Amino acid sequence: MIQRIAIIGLGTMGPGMAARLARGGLQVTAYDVAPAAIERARTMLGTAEGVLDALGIAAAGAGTVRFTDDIAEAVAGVDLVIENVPENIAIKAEVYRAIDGLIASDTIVASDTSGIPITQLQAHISHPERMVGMHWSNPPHIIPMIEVIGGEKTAPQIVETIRDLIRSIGLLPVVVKKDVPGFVENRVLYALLREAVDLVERGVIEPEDLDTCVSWGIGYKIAVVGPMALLDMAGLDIYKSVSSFLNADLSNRGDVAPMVLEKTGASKLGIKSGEGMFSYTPEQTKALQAERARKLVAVRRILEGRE
Ligand SMILES: NC(=O)c1ccc[n+]([C@@H]2O[C@H](COP(=O)([O-])OP(=O)(O)OC[C@H]3O[C@@H](n4cnc5c(N)ncnc54)[C@H](O)[C@@H]3O)[C@@H](O)[C@H]2O)c1
Ligand SMILES: Cc1ncc(C=O)c(C(=O)O)c1O
Repeated sequence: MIQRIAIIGLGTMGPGMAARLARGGLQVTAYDVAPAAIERARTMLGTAEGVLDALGIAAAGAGTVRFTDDIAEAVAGVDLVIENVPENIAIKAEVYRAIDGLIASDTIVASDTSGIPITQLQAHISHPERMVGMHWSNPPHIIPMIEVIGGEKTAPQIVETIRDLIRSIGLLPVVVKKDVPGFVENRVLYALLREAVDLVERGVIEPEDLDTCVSWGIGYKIAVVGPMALLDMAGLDIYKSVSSFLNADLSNRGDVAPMVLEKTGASKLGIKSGEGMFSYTPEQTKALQAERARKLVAVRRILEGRE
């Protein structure tokens, strides 16, 4: 049974994950290579705990989060390590090498990778049968769905253990049956994002209007009626007719869009740098994050039938 968990990497995702796991009664140690990230994570943890309170998620037992700047201390005696460092195989492999001699051979090692196949990652760890994908969605303390992915060498029992852990703390595991790049959530999201970026880049629509169209036309609906159910709601005959002429016209670019390369090349990364598709002052960012958390909490409570 999993009781003690180490989170390695405390950037965008780590603090919210730590807060949610602790709320589920688990003992969490949290480590980052950057001292500034640990300090930021302490504040983010408090914010995430406030959101969990607003969601009405009661503490299941005496879960804790302990921060440390010592990786050996972070992973000592844990049942599960969740690797949560940047989406780069070399950086992830360095973490696996660093923990390999510090953990027992049956300690489960999960990666929160957004889409690097687990089969590729498990080439960098001894005992690859205990490595598994555990892909959370951002913000991780609010979104309940977590994908679980086994690689070629993952023992089926490990996939089941992680699925059961997620379920046991009241979250929603989805087991992905094949280790395809991007798994399922990001394959669907990136198909949408590729088309959205293309439409803005070609001047078909302004960025603000694209968001209004997708959020109110598709997003609002899709939270209640998933894509497979939507096909039935629209009618498969309609889908057949529209897709017969539209599919061939959709973006099928295999590289990164020039607009994205231009912005990232100019360090316009979005909220984290103050500018991306839109601009953000620090005050606006704070207000926006609070507003988004409030709305996501309200929507989730309704979707769960709690209001
Ligand atoms: N951002 C998202 O929306 C999102 C959602 C789901 C999954 N993910 C995935 O989760 C992982 C982390 O993403 P993120 O957005 O939190 O990244 P991030 O860049 O915000 O944070 C990564 C953290 O890892 C730390 N780090 C780097 N090297 C390290 C090392 N050797 N040891 C310990 N810490 C180290 C960095 O200091 C940083 O604080 C990635 O694989 C990403 O693809 C991201
Ligand atoms: C753009 C983008 N890319 C990856 C992920 C998750 O892996 C997310 C998300 O969780 O929201 C995302 O928005």
